[in-house]
Amino acid sequence: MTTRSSTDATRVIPEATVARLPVYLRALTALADSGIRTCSSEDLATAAGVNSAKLRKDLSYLGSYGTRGVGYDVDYLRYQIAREIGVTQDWPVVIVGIGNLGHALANFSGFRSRGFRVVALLDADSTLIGQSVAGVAVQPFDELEPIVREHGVAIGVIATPAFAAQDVADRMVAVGITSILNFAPAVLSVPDGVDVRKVDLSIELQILAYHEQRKAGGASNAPADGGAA
Ligand SMILES: NC(=O)c1ccc[n+]([C@@H]2O[C@H](COP(=O)([O-])OP(=O)(O)OC[C@H]3O[C@@H](n4cnc5c(N)ncnc54)[C@H](O)[C@@H]3O)[C@@H](O)[C@H]2O)c1
Repeated sequence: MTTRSSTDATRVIPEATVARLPVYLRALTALADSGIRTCSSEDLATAAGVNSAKLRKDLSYLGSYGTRGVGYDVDYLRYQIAREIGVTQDWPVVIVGIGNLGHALANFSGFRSRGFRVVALLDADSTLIGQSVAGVAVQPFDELEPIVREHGVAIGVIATPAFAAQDVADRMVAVGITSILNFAPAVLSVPDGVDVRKVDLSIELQILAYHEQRKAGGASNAPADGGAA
């Protein structure tokens, strides 16, 4: 799958590269914070935890090749990547479902520092309405439409129980949200043109558990189907 670049509609960047750009951005920010002005592709690859050939290929999609013998200008590359991802602009975001996870997300300072401004916290539970979380008052979910219109919200976060997630997604799409970050353990169905990213920490843990089991020489080393790959 590919993603169309935001800065040049004719240029297409592979989805896997798009997924690594925020990692490069974070690594470059750490380098800049420690006063480093230029870096080699090897330095940046190490900081980002990828191999340097992959990094050079990824950056070539941005038209960024570095300077032979000097490497990459850290600030300029940060700017290029931030522009490509779209985080040089401010993105208003709404969070729906202000329970345990919604509270944690609302309190996460990393959104704002990366250009994501939480403009509204919405919940269906009337007992939560008016409560302040991270300085933002929880509002009724029914207010979604005017909030999206007022702030030009394109990105919505779902932190409701699984049973409510599809309905929340449908309402988001109906009012014009075109990107959804879904934390609920539910597979969402959305129309073409709407992007959904799913975050599931328990799946990540299960993948680690699988590798732990293999390290320990557990059952997954001996396929139950008689050895077929
Ligand atoms: N992806 C992850 O890694 C991860 C981690 C933790 C929890 N979760 C998931 O996140 C979700 C929230 O977990 P939690 O512990 O915060 O739950 P919670 O019960 O504390 O909070 C859920 C909130 O959603 C609200 N809600 C329910 N239906 C709604 C609707 N139709 N519209 C608007 N709001 C609605 C509830 O009133 C409640 O405040 C769950 O689906 C859980 O499985 C995912």
